[in-house]
Amino acid sequence: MRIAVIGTGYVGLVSGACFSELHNEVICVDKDASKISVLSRGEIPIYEPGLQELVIRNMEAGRLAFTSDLQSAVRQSEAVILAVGTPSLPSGEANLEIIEQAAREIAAAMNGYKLIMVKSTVPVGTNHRLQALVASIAKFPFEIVSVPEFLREGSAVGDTFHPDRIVIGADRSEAAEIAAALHRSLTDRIFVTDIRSAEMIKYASNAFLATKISFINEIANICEKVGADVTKVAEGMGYDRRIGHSFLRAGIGYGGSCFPKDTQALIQIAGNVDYEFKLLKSVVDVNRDQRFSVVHKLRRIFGELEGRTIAVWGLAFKPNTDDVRDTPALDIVQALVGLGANVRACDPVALPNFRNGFDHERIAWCEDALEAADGADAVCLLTEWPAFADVDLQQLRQRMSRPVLIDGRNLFSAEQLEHAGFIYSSIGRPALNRGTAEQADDKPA
Ligand SMILES: NC(=O)C1=CN([C@@H]2O[C@H](COP(=O)(O)OP(=O)(O)OC[C@H]3O[C@@H](n4cnc5c(N)ncnc54)[C@H](O)[C@@H]3O)[C@@H](O)[C@H]2O)C=CC1
Ligand SMILES: O=C(O)[C@H]1O[C@H](OP(=O)(O)OP(=O)(O)OC[C@H]2O[C@@H](n3ccc(=O)[nH]c3=O)[C@H](O)[C@@H]2O)[C@H](O)[C@@H](O)[C@@H]1O
Repeated sequence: MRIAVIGTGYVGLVSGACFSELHNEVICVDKDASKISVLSRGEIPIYEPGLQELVIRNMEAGRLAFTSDLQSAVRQSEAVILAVGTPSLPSGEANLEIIEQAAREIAAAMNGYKLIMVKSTVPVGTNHRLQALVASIAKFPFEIVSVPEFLREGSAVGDTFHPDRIVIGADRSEAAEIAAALHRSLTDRIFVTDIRSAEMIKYASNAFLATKISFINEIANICEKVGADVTKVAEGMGYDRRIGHSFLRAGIGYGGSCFPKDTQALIQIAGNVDYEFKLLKSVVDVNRDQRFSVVHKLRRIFGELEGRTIAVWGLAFKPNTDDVRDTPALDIVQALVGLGANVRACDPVALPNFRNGFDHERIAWCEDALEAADGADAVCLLTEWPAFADVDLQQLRQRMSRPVLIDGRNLFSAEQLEHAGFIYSSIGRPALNRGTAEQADDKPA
């Protein structure tokens, strides 16, 4: 099939590469000409493991191309995948201007029947509104199906080739069948439903996963007070197949371009029909508070943070990505700077993106974990990059002023750190030695 993919963010780029690998002819379109010139050289503007090899292989095979000419891409294609952004408005509601504009451009470009597959995450009812919008412009028949995307950043390629399920929302079974045929070699689990239910499945899935995270974070906070270990609690819970192990890692909460945006949008979707989504509002509140747990732990040890030097390990919202959209690290670094601390920050790939969004004279940008730890009173680990787990603890201790490590992602074990002479605090796990200001000051490295 000949496919035009509109938008080369994570979803557009990974879908385009995947469908070309499945021997379709794909043209990816972006209105950002600089992105297109980077992509046309076989370079990838985002850090996503495995994506560059996939893109280059399919470009070389002549199945994948990039352009900023939407009209010609749509004209050459039978199907169009819409994968542009749907960011939040200040109210939390999804901003649909970008997708509506893209739909208008597709409608104006049409030269015959097109199947439009919408992968962007859109509020319930949006696909029907897009249908009316395209119909008001297009001179040719078309159909819109909702095909929500469930990939995760950092494992986007694997998730796309091995999806848990494909959801297709369609008004007509013939349109659903064309979309299903395109995905059939990826999985047998293709769930076809109506458009509104498909739109809701996407929001409900993200909201449910966010709920699991806030739930386990609250359990972690209670574990700290009652002397239980949340990693053991989550493991023990997860053996119940009705609960499962996934998304029960306690930490500093969720971030990224989707959970924060989509939970807010679902609260608004409910609010628009006079329903107060109380549970999800609490999930969001818990997540906001959880980000500051590492700051509270530092203050419990040091009291005031003014003049203290804090190393921050990890700026991306999760490992294996350079995405810093709504990363917990931003709130935490801003809080530390606001409290008068000097910050020494590092991240294996996300530092330039983070620094573009926030800089301050009291932040030193460092090459790696040990450089960030130089002369620090404490290390705060915010992203569980595997490289951080491999740091030599004796070298680390020697380079720090005080051997304090606050582990916001439970990457290390208390035994390991305390054996190496650290005052160690993690999320929801008992510390053998909680540490106080005096101990930290008495215990220079
Ligand atoms: N990032 C992720 O991991 C996932 C995102 N989603 C959803 O997918 C959608 C896209 O998200 P991302 O891939 O992160 O996108 P993004 O926001 O990073 O990129 C979208 C791209 O679309 C381009 N664009 C906008 N209007 C255009 C137009 N009229 N013509 C051509 N190009 C245009 C922009 O220049 C931009 O490069 C959102 O609705 C998001 O919620 C869903 C699942 C996973
Ligand atoms: O709609 C989207 O964009 C995507 O949002 C998430 O994917 P993503 O945000 O890329 O990454 P996740 O692995 O879900 O992690 C999200 C956040 O939750 C945090 N998290 C995750 C799992 C966990 O147990 N604990 C936890 O704190 C991560 O650190 C990260 O900050 C969903 O997992 C995808 O299915 C969905 O397609």
